[in-house]
Amino acid sequence: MSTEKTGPTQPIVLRCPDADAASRKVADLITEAITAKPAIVLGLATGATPIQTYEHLVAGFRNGRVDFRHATSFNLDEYIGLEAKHPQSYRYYMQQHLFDHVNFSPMRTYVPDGCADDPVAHASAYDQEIGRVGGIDLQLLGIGRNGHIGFNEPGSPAASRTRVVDLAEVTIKNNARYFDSPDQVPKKAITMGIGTIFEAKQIVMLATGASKAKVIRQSLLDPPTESVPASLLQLHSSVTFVLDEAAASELPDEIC
Ligand SMILES: O=P(O)(O)OC[C@H]1O[C@](O)(CO)[C@@H](O)[C@@H]1O
Repeated sequence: MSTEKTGPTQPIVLRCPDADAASRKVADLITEAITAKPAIVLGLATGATPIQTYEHLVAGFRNGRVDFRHATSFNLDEYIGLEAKHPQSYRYYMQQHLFDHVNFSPMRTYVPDGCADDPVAHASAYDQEIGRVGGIDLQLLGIGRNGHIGFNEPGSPAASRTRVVDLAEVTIKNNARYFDSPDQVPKKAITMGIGTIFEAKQIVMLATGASKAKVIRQSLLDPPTESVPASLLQLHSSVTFVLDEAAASELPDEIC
């Protein structure tokens, strides 16, 4: 794996041989951050991409390398209308892939409540809760094929806060694979805003697979634009892109 700083862009790019190596690298970065600050505040992501990272973190917990006892976590997003026990809710995903297997205090794992009576008020309270604990130390991100981060779809304002959003057609179509039929995919979600994400002290973007190559190139090489939300990450002072070969395949060699 090469670990050089990029040329024209601010983010550090780590290019790993395959998805497992990239996932392991991200788990190592998270483990190092928790070791340095046991009462860390983590921002966590869902989707297919981080599953292996969570597997490595669970393995690290089991062999005593990482301890979540004092940590707090805030997830990026949740579908509106899905209860915590719905198998496609992001709360369910987090319990299944991480929380049920490690020693986070259940009181300190925050995921937006997709069934809140007043989702607008809930979103704003979520943002305030992040502030109350001192902000996110390390935010893990995945990326949508259209460049979304969290559920901040193209066109989301750079200063946006945690809020209720409409999902893009392409996101609904893409996520339909997890539901019995496309019409079961919720059309709305609560997501941390881009401004909320930007307040994290450190951001780690994990992207794997050839389907992410184009948007990774746009995010790192094109001028930052709200049309490709992940490209705005160029403007953050501490971002690391951890990529496998396939996701990095449209980047010039000098970048990684
Ligand atoms: O890792 P995947 O499944 O490609 O998803 C990428 C992004 O899409 C989402 O799953 C939302 O559609 C995000 O949570 C994630 O960052």
